[in-house]
Amino acid sequence: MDAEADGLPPAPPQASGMDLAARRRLFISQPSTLATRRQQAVCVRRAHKMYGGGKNPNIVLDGLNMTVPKGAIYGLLGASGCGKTTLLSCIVGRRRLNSGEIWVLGGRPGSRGSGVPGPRIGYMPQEVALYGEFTMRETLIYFGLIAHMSRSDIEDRTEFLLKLLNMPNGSKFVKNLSGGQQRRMSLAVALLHEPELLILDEPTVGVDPVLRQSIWDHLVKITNDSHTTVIITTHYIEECAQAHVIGLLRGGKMLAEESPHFLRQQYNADSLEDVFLKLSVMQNMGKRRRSSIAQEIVEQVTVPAISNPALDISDEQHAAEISGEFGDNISMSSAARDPITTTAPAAPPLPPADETPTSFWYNLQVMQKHHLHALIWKNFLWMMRNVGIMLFIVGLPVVQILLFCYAIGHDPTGLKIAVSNHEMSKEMVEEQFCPVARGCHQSMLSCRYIDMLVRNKSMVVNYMADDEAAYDEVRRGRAWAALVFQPNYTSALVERTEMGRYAENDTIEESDLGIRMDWTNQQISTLMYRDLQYTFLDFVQVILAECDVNPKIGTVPTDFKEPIYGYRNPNFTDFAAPGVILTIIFFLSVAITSGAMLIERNEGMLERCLVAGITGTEILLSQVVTQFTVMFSQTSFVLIVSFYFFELTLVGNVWLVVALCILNGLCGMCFGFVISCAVDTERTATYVAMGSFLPIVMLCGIIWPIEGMYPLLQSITLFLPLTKPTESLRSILQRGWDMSYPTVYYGFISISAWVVVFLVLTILLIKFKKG
Ligand SMILES: Nc1ncnc2c1ncn2[C@@H]1O[C@H](COP(=O)(O)OP(=O)(O)OP(=O)(O)O)[C@@H](O)[C@H]1O
Repeated sequence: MDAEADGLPPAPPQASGMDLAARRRLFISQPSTLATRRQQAVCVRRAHKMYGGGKNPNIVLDGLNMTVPKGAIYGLLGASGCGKTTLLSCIVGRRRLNSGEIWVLGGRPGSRGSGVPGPRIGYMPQEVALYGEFTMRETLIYFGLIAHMSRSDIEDRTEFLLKLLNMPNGSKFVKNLSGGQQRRMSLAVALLHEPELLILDEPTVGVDPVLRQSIWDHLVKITNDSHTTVIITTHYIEECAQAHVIGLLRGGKMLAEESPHFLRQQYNADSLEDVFLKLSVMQNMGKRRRSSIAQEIVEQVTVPAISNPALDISDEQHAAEISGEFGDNISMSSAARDPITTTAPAAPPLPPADETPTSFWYNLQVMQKHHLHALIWKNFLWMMRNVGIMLFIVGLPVVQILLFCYAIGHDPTGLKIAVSNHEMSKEMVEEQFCPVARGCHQSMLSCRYIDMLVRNKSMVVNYMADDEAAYDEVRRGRAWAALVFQPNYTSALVERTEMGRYAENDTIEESDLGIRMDWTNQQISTLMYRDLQYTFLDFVQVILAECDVNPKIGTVPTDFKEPIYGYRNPNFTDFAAPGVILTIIFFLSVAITSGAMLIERNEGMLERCLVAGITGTEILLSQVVTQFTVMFSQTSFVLIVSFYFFELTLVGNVWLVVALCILNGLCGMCFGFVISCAVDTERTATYVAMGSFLPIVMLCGIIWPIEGMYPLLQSITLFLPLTKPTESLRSILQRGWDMSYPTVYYGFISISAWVVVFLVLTILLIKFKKG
């Protein structure tokens, strides 16, 4: 026996084997429903939103429906933490629902051409979200420019709003305003451009009752006069009595969405607090089951009249939906005040919202001139207001390069040696006097050699009574080396030179200068070793020359001719300078940009600007423009100090040096953007910047040649941002190479690639980072 014959309803489509595509078509919203949704100022359907995931998700919105008719004041009420701010940020397009549908002013938030986020909305977030360093007027100018208002309009509105909100003189700095005044200032920003939809998150906190009333009067006036729609959240439930509609939000659902007057009547309550209490108790007891509620509503509910004529829609086709928690199947004409139950089957889950365009090129196309103008104006104003910080930022690299040039790479001087010279008499040792004979004299040659050490290498000599005393000086850390000359050192040395291969072994032994050193300090001991050797060669050559013998006899038989590149006596400063210059520019750029973006984010300004229609790409570009000027000044100062004042080696083209340094600064800026977008606090940003500093300095061949690194590191280091540019800069500075050399252009290619990588990462983070 079949179901119909049995008087049973027909089998559901699933049961009849309907294919998936056909079933899905059922879920597509019908045009008439869509049209009515789009007529509302805001329409939210089956909104689900949760934070976190896994086993313990925090479900904030749980199938919530909300309808805000155009021209109404909608009071959104709910306990702290119930999800009001989350709902508002989904409405303004700053957060996305996990599922469900939102229509704002006829479009989907964030979709092309919807104007949301954008100037159609005025948003006052819960936090103050204003720049403390700006005056009230400057704040309003900034947001007026973002909204593309003319200067005269901005001025007129500024006068009006300051008066309306009873604010002090507009030239006062925001940071000097009281907490309540700052919130009023924040409200003024939202009201400034007379948006179609005002979203105010607790605008009356900290405002005295008289002013609170005048704010409400103004809201009522703008909804009447210009059909502005207002959504307002507040903790003062009773002040919502003045709203046209209130929505009571609890447990992720709307408990009710009606006029305050109707709610009080319906629940036989003296106050809205009572209504909320009753509804909450009922929700807790689970009495309000969906079916019974629907029944109850169909029987009893009549939609209250909304005083605003804009809401008075008499035509069925334009009927406003006031849905409460009941979805689309219950729709009421506010004019007829009769409930109309649609005959459509229970609405299925809604299809996913339209994808919003997120590509880089889309963002570039939609960049607006007036946004960039406002942002760049604001960035420079911020710099002017923080002159101390800016001077510090620009001056810091100069100090750093000065420190480098003065502190690094110079040969140590005043190194102490202890000498036990058996050619000297006891008196000579006591008087610390070693007689030096000049010319072709072969007497007391030990004194002559030591004299050269003192004069040419600035060594400090201490003559000791015997060998052990000299060694003891080294053991006690009072000298770096102990030198021992045998009693007949001079004659043995002369004999060794003259006899050559026929010299006796004893003669050779006696002519040796015995040296014991403290080798613990690699730099000092290497330099001392070098100086003792080189000075000896010089000493022999001088004597040979004075005795009319070819000085070459006294040298090692190698002939170091004129260098192809560099100088005979290379110094560490020239080796380290390219890397150090690039590191200073890179990391200061990281610091300034990560700081600038984080200030913006942490003061809540970023959120506010994004809701005003500014895109992440515009913010990024404006920061690139402003921070570039800072970085350019830093780079210029560093180069001037290094090459003009300290005359570090610069053989190649100076413009190549400038170009590479600026590209490197740009790369640092972009890395700073990545950090500021990836982390949430300045402290974490500092850790990341510091954490990346040392590896880059150690691995990029700045302080030690890459050829000396562990083989695996050698391959890794090639992919780091400063490795190739350092090699490139070194070759330009010291070899004078140009762009025809691969070493040079690899540096440019590498740094440019990093700029692109960091920029793309930043844009992706701005676009997709949660929260
Ligand atoms: N970014 C976030 N990540 C994780 N959880 C969040 C986030 N933002 C909000 N929440 C959580 O979502 C819930 C709702 O927060 P929301 O700020 O929307 O509440 P609210 O009703 O505006 O509260 P209040 O009136 O105190 O401002 C809270 O439990 C909160 O802890």
